[in-house]
Amino acid sequence: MRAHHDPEKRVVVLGGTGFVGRHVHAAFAAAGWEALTVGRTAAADVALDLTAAPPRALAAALDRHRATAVVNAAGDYWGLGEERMRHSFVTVTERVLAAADLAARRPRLVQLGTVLEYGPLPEGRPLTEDAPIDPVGGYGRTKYAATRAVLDADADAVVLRVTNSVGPGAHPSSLLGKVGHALLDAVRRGRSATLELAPLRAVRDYLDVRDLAEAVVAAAGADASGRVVNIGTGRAVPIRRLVGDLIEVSGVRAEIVEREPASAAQVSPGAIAEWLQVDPATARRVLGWTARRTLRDALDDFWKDLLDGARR
Ligand SMILES: O=c1ccn([C@@H]2O[C@H](COP(=O)(O)OP(=O)(O)O[C@H]3O[C@H](CO)[C@@H](O)[C@H](O)[C@H]3O)[C@@H](O)[C@H]2O)c(=O)[nH]1
Repeated sequence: MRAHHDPEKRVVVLGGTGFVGRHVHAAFAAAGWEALTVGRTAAADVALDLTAAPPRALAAALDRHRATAVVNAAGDYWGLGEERMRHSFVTVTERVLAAADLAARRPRLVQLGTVLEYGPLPEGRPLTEDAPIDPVGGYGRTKYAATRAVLDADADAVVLRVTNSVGPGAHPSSLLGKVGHALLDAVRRGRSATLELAPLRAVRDYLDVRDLAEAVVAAAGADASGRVVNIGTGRAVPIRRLVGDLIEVSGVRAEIVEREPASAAQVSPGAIAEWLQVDPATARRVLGWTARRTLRDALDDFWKDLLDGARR
Protein backbone atom coordinates (compact mmCIF):
# COMPACT_ATOMS: atom_id res chain seq x y z
CA MET A 1 0.00 0.00 0.00
CA ARG A 2 1.19 3.49 -0.76
CA ALA A 3 2.20 5.46 2.31
CA HIS A 4 -0.12 8.31 3.23
CA HIS A 5 1.73 11.62 3.15
CA ASP A 6 0.85 14.81 4.96
CA PRO A 7 -0.36 17.23 2.22
CA GLU A 8 1.65 19.98 3.91
CA LYS A 9 4.88 18.00 3.57
CA ARG A 10 5.61 18.17 -0.13
CA VAL A 11 9.01 19.41 -1.23
CA VAL A 12 10.89 19.96 -4.48
CA VAL A 13 14.68 19.70 -4.19
CA LEU A 14 16.48 21.68 -6.90
CA GLY A 15 19.88 20.14 -7.56
CA GLY A 16 18.46 16.99 -5.98
CA THR A 17 20.89 14.71 -7.80
CA GLY A 18 24.02 16.58 -6.69
CA PHE A 19 26.18 15.66 -3.70
CA VAL A 20 24.24 17.67 -1.12
CA GLY A 21 20.85 17.52 -2.88
CA ARG A 22 20.84 13.72 -2.95
CA HIS A 23 21.16 13.60 0.83
CA VAL A 24 18.62 16.39 1.27
CA HIS A 25 16.12 14.40 -0.78
CA ALA A 26 16.77 11.27 1.34
CA ALA A 27 16.41 13.20 4.60
CA PHE A 28 13.03 14.64 3.56
CA ALA A 29 11.80 11.18 2.56
CA ALA A 30 12.99 9.76 5.89
CA ALA A 31 11.08 12.53 7.70
CA GLY A 32 7.83 11.60 5.95
CA TRP A 33 7.86 14.24 3.20
CA GLU A 34 6.87 13.54 -0.38
CA ALA A 35 10.07 14.70 -2.09
CA LEU A 36 10.78 15.30 -5.76
CA THR A 37 14.16 16.03 -7.35
CA VAL A 38 14.77 18.54 -10.12
CA GLY A 39 18.09 18.39 -11.94
CA ARG A 40 19.72 18.45 -15.33
CA THR A 41 20.34 14.74 -15.63
CA ALA A 42 18.02 11.83 -16.32
CA ALA A 43 18.58 10.72 -12.71
CA ALA A 44 16.27 13.56 -11.56
CA ASP A 45 12.50 13.04 -11.15
CA VAL A 46 12.04 16.15 -13.28
CA ALA A 47 14.82 16.87 -15.79
CA LEU A 48 15.13 20.65 -16.07
CA ASP A 49 18.16 22.84 -16.70
CA LEU A 50 17.49 25.69 -14.30
CA THR A 51 20.05 27.94 -15.99
CA ALA A 52 18.02 27.76 -19.21
CA ALA A 53 14.38 26.94 -18.35
CA PRO A 54 11.97 29.86 -17.92
CA PRO A 55 10.41 30.34 -14.44
CA ARG A 56 7.04 29.08 -15.69
CA ALA A 57 8.56 25.64 -16.40
CA LEU A 58 9.67 25.35 -12.78
CA ALA A 59 6.37 26.84 -11.57
CA ALA A 60 4.55 24.09 -13.48
CA ALA A 61 6.69 21.43 -11.75
CA LEU A 62 5.95 23.03 -8.35
CA ASP A 63 2.21 23.01 -9.13
CA ARG A 64 2.18 19.43 -10.39
CA HIS A 65 3.85 18.32 -7.16
CA ARG A 66 1.65 20.67 -5.06
CA ALA A 67 4.89 21.76 -3.37
CA THR A 68 4.69 23.45 0.02
CA ALA A 69 8.49 23.85 0.15
CA VAL A 70 11.35 24.17 -2.30
CA VAL A 71 15.05 23.74 -1.56
CA ASN A 72 17.63 25.43 -3.75
CA ALA A 73 20.68 23.15 -3.69
CA ALA A 74 21.42 23.74 -7.38
CA GLY A 75 24.52 25.21 -8.99
CA ASP A 76 27.74 24.08 -10.62
CA TYR A 77 30.86 25.86 -9.48
CA TRP A 78 33.93 23.63 -9.42
CA GLY A 79 36.49 25.04 -11.84
CA LEU A 80 34.13 27.79 -13.10
CA GLY A 81 34.97 31.48 -13.36
CA GLU A 82 32.96 34.17 -11.59
CA GLU A 83 30.60 34.96 -14.50
CA ARG A 84 29.60 31.32 -14.89
CA MET A 85 29.10 31.02 -11.12
CA ARG A 86 26.95 34.16 -11.17
CA HIS A 87 24.75 32.42 -13.72
CA SER A 88 24.71 29.18 -11.68
CA PHE A 89 23.75 30.91 -8.47
CA VAL A 90 22.22 34.35 -9.01
CA THR A 91 20.28 33.83 -12.24
CA VAL A 92 18.96 30.49 -11.04
CA THR A 93 17.94 31.91 -7.65
CA GLU A 94 16.10 34.79 -9.37
CA ARG A 95 14.26 32.26 -11.51
CA VAL A 96 13.38 30.16 -8.47
CA LEU A 97 11.93 33.24 -6.76
CA ALA A 98 9.97 34.11 -9.90
CA ALA A 99 8.70 30.52 -10.17
CA ALA A 100 7.59 30.55 -6.51
CA ASP A 101 5.61 33.74 -7.27
CA LEU A 102 3.96 32.13 -10.28
CA ALA A 103 3.03 28.90 -8.47
CA ALA A 104 -0.59 28.39 -7.47
CA ARG A 105 0.60 28.15 -3.89
CA ARG A 106 3.83 29.93 -3.02
CA PRO A 107 6.17 27.36 -1.46
CA ARG A 108 8.51 28.15 1.41
CA LEU A 109 12.11 28.42 0.18
CA VAL A 110 15.20 26.99 1.85
CA GLN A 111 18.21 28.45 0.08
CA LEU A 112 21.66 26.92 0.53
CA GLY A 113 24.28 29.61 1.00
CA THR A 114 27.84 29.33 2.25
CA VAL A 115 29.94 30.47 5.18
CA LEU A 116 32.29 31.89 2.52
CA GLU A 117 29.83 34.79 2.14
CA TYR A 118 31.44 36.21 5.28
CA GLY A 119 34.93 37.64 5.35
CA PRO A 120 37.70 35.73 7.14
CA LEU A 121 37.58 36.11 10.94
CA PRO A 122 40.52 36.12 13.33
CA GLU A 123 41.48 32.68 14.60
CA GLY A 124 39.49 31.66 17.67
CA ARG A 125 36.37 33.70 16.83
CA PRO A 126 33.41 31.46 15.97
CA LEU A 127 31.34 32.55 13.00
CA THR A 128 28.06 34.15 14.09
CA GLU A 129 25.38 35.49 11.75
CA ASP A 130 26.38 39.10 12.51
CA ALA A 131 29.94 38.58 11.23
CA PRO A 132 30.93 41.08 8.51
CA ILE A 133 29.95 40.18 4.96
CA ASP A 134 33.17 40.42 2.98
CA PRO A 135 33.46 37.54 0.54
CA VAL A 136 37.00 37.21 -0.74
CA GLY A 137 36.52 35.04 -3.84
CA GLY A 138 34.08 34.81 -6.73
CA TYR A 139 32.34 31.83 -5.14
CA GLY A 140 31.52 33.70 -1.93
CA ARG A 141 30.59 36.86 -3.87
CA THR A 142 28.12 35.14 -6.17
CA LYS A 143 26.62 33.03 -3.37
CA TYR A 144 26.16 36.23 -1.38
CA ALA A 145 24.42 37.91 -4.33
CA ALA A 146 22.02 34.94 -4.44
CA THR A 147 21.38 35.25 -0.69
CA ARG A 148 20.66 38.96 -1.15
CA ALA A 149 18.15 38.18 -3.89
CA VAL A 150 16.31 35.85 -1.50
CA LEU A 151 16.35 38.24 1.46
CA ASP A 152 15.29 41.21 -0.69
CA ALA A 153 12.39 39.26 -2.20
CA ASP A 154 10.51 39.39 1.08
CA ALA A 155 9.46 35.76 0.56
CA ASP A 156 8.80 33.02 3.12
CA ALA A 157 12.41 31.93 2.98
CA VAL A 158 15.42 31.05 5.05
CA VAL A 159 19.05 30.98 3.92
CA LEU A 160 21.40 28.43 5.45
CA ARG A 161 25.06 29.45 5.37
CA VAL A 162 26.71 26.10 5.32
CA THR A 163 30.25 25.02 6.15
CA ASN A 164 32.20 22.19 4.45
CA SER A 165 30.55 18.81 4.36
CA VAL A 166 31.68 15.27 3.61
CA GLY A 167 30.00 11.89 3.24
CA PRO A 168 28.89 9.46 0.51
CA GLY A 169 29.22 11.03 -2.94
CA ALA A 170 31.57 13.91 -1.97
CA HIS A 171 32.47 15.81 -5.15
CA PRO A 172 35.71 14.59 -6.73
CA SER A 173 36.98 18.19 -7.00
CA SER A 174 36.65 18.86 -3.26
CA LEU A 175 39.67 18.16 -1.07
CA LEU A 176 38.35 14.95 0.51
CA GLY A 177 36.68 13.90 -2.75
CA LYS A 178 39.99 14.21 -4.54
CA VAL A 179 41.81 12.22 -1.87
CA GLY A 180 39.12 9.51 -1.80
CA HIS A 181 39.19 9.06 -5.58
CA ALA A 182 43.01 8.92 -5.62
CA LEU A 183 42.96 6.25 -2.90
CA LEU A 184 40.35 4.27 -4.83
CA ASP A 185 42.50 4.48 -7.93
CA ALA A 186 45.42 3.06 -5.92
CA VAL A 187 43.22 0.15 -4.76
CA ARG A 188 42.25 -0.60 -8.38
CA ARG A 189 45.86 -0.61 -9.51
CA GLY A 190 47.10 -2.51 -6.46
CA ARG A 191 49.59 0.26 -5.70
CA SER A 192 50.28 2.86 -3.03
CA ALA A 193 48.96 6.39 -3.62
CA THR A 194 50.77 9.68 -4.12
CA LEU A 195 48.49 12.59 -3.18
CA GLU A 196 49.49 15.92 -4.65
CA LEU A 197 47.71 18.61 -2.65
CA ALA A 198 47.89 22.30 -1.95
CA PRO A 199 49.50 22.88 1.49
CA LEU A 200 47.12 21.54 4.15
CA ARG A 201 47.19 24.59 6.40
CA ALA A 202 43.49 25.15 6.96
CA VAL A 203 41.52 24.35 10.11
CA ARG A 204 37.84 24.09 9.24
CA ASP A 205 34.42 23.13 10.56
CA TYR A 206 33.37 19.93 8.73
CA LEU A 207 29.88 18.46 8.79
CA ASP A 208 28.62 15.01 7.90
CA VAL A 209 26.51 15.79 4.81
CA ARG A 210 23.62 13.82 6.36
CA ASP A 211 23.59 16.20 9.34
CA LEU A 212 23.47 19.07 6.86
CA ALA A 213 20.53 17.40 5.11
CA GLU A 214 18.68 17.20 8.42
CA ALA A 215 19.31 20.92 8.99
CA VAL A 216 17.58 21.60 5.66
CA VAL A 217 14.55 19.51 6.70
CA ALA A 218 14.44 21.38 10.04
CA ALA A 219 14.62 24.71 8.15
CA ALA A 220 11.72 23.72 5.90
CA GLY A 221 9.58 23.08 8.96
CA ALA A 222 10.72 26.03 11.09
CA ASP A 223 8.89 29.34 11.59
CA ALA A 224 11.91 31.54 10.90
CA SER A 225 11.71 33.62 7.75
CA GLY A 226 13.71 36.36 6.03
CA ARG A 227 16.91 35.50 7.83
CA VAL A 228 20.13 33.54 7.60
CA VAL A 229 21.26 30.70 9.87
CA ASN A 230 24.81 29.36 9.97
CA ILE A 231 25.14 25.59 9.75
CA GLY A 232 28.18 23.83 11.22
CA THR A 233 29.26 21.63 14.10
CA GLY A 234 30.96 24.26 16.25
CA ARG A 235 34.27 22.39 16.06
CA ALA A 236 37.30 23.26 13.96
CA VAL A 237 39.43 20.37 12.68
CA PRO A 238 42.84 20.59 10.97
CA ILE A 239 42.21 19.40 7.42
CA ARG A 240 45.56 17.58 7.50
CA ARG A 241 44.06 15.36 10.20
CA LEU A 242 40.93 14.71 8.09
CA VAL A 243 43.08 13.68 5.13
CA GLY A 244 45.12 11.40 7.45
CA ASP A 245 41.93 9.85 8.85
CA LEU A 246 40.60 9.14 5.36
CA ILE A 247 43.87 7.46 4.39
CA GLU A 248 43.67 5.38 7.57
CA VAL A 249 40.04 4.41 6.91
CA SER A 250 40.99 3.27 3.39
CA GLY A 251 43.95 1.19 4.56
CA VAL A 252 45.85 2.35 1.45
CA ARG A 253 49.54 3.25 1.75
CA ALA A 254 49.80 6.89 0.73
CA GLU A 255 52.34 9.65 0.50
CA ILE A 256 51.21 13.31 0.64
CA VAL A 257 53.09 15.84 -1.48
CA GLU A 258 52.15 19.42 -0.63
CA ARG A 259 52.72 22.05 -3.29
CA GLU A 260 51.28 25.52 -4.01
CA PRO A 261 48.64 25.27 -6.82
CA ALA A 262 50.08 26.02 -10.26
CA SER A 263 47.03 27.92 -11.55
CA ALA A 264 44.09 29.88 -10.14
CA ALA A 265 41.67 27.25 -11.50
CA GLN A 266 43.17 24.72 -9.07
CA VAL A 267 42.59 26.87 -6.00
CA SER A 268 39.69 25.74 -3.76
CA PRO A 269 36.77 28.15 -3.37
CA GLY A 270 37.47 28.24 0.36
CA ALA A 271 41.26 28.62 0.20
CA ILE A 272 40.94 32.11 1.69
CA ALA A 273 39.67 31.05 5.10
CA GLU A 274 42.40 29.29 7.03
CA TRP A 275 40.62 28.98 10.36
CA LEU A 276 36.87 28.66 10.39
CA GLN A 277 34.47 27.44 13.04
CA VAL A 278 30.74 28.04 12.99
CA ASP A 279 28.85 29.16 16.08
CA PRO A 280 25.99 26.65 16.04
CA ALA A 281 23.85 28.45 18.66
CA THR A 282 21.39 30.09 16.22
CA ALA A 283 20.76 26.82 14.40
CA ARG A 284 20.02 25.14 17.72
CA ARG A 285 17.68 27.90 18.85
CA VAL A 286 15.91 28.73 15.59
CA LEU A 287 15.83 25.32 13.89
CA GLY A 288 16.15 22.99 16.87
CA TRP A 289 19.02 21.36 14.98
CA THR A 290 22.49 20.24 16.05
CA ALA A 291 25.02 18.09 14.20
CA ARG A 292 25.06 14.62 15.76
CA ARG A 293 27.25 12.38 13.61
CA THR A 294 31.00 11.90 13.93
CA LEU A 295 33.40 12.78 11.13
CA ARG A 296 34.84 9.31 11.42
CA ASP A 297 31.44 7.90 10.36
CA ALA A 298 31.23 10.40 7.50
CA LEU A 299 34.67 9.35 6.23
CA ASP A 300 33.92 5.63 6.74
CA ASP A 301 30.68 5.86 4.79
CA PHE A 302 32.27 7.99 2.07
CA TRP A 303 34.96 5.35 1.58
CA LYS A 304 32.49 2.41 1.67
CA ASP A 305 30.34 4.14 -0.94
CA LEU A 306 33.38 4.66 -3.19
CA LEU A 307 34.29 0.96 -2.91
CA ASP A 308 30.68 -0.09 -3.56
CA GLY A 309 30.54 2.20 -6.60
CA ALA A 310 33.73 0.63 -7.95
CA ARG A 311 32.23 -2.87 -7.60
CA ARG A 312 28.96 -1.96 -9.31
O1 LIG B 1 44.73 20.46 -2.07
C1 LIG B 1 44.04 21.10 -1.25
C2 LIG B 1 42.68 21.35 -1.45
C3 LIG B 1 42.00 22.07 -0.49
N1 LIG B 1 42.63 22.53 0.62
C4 LIG B 1 41.86 23.28 1.65
O2 LIG B 1 40.90 22.38 2.15
C5 LIG B 1 39.73 23.07 2.52
C6 LIG B 1 38.54 22.42 1.81
O3 LIG B 1 38.66 22.65 0.41
P1 LIG B 1 37.57 22.15 -0.64
O4 LIG B 1 37.15 20.77 -0.32
O5 LIG B 1 38.14 22.39 -1.99
O6 LIG B 1 36.29 23.04 -0.36
P2 LIG B 1 36.11 24.60 -0.05
O7 LIG B 1 36.94 25.40 -0.97
O8 LIG B 1 36.33 24.85 1.39
O9 LIG B 1 34.57 24.81 -0.45
C7 LIG B 1 33.62 23.95 0.17
O10 LIG B 1 33.20 24.48 1.38
C8 LIG B 1 32.42 25.65 1.31
C9 LIG B 1 32.04 26.08 2.71
O11 LIG B 1 33.09 26.07 3.58
C10 LIG B 1 31.18 25.36 0.52
O12 LIG B 1 30.42 26.53 0.44
C11 LIG B 1 31.56 24.87 -0.86
O13 LIG B 1 30.38 24.51 -1.54
C12 LIG B 1 32.45 23.68 -0.75
O14 LIG B 1 32.90 23.29 -2.02
C13 LIG B 1 39.95 24.54 2.15
O15 LIG B 1 40.39 25.23 3.30
C14 LIG B 1 41.08 24.48 1.14
O16 LIG B 1 41.89 25.62 1.15
C15 LIG B 1 43.97 22.28 0.82
O17 LIG B 1 44.53 22.68 1.84
N2 LIG B 1 44.64 21.55 -0.11
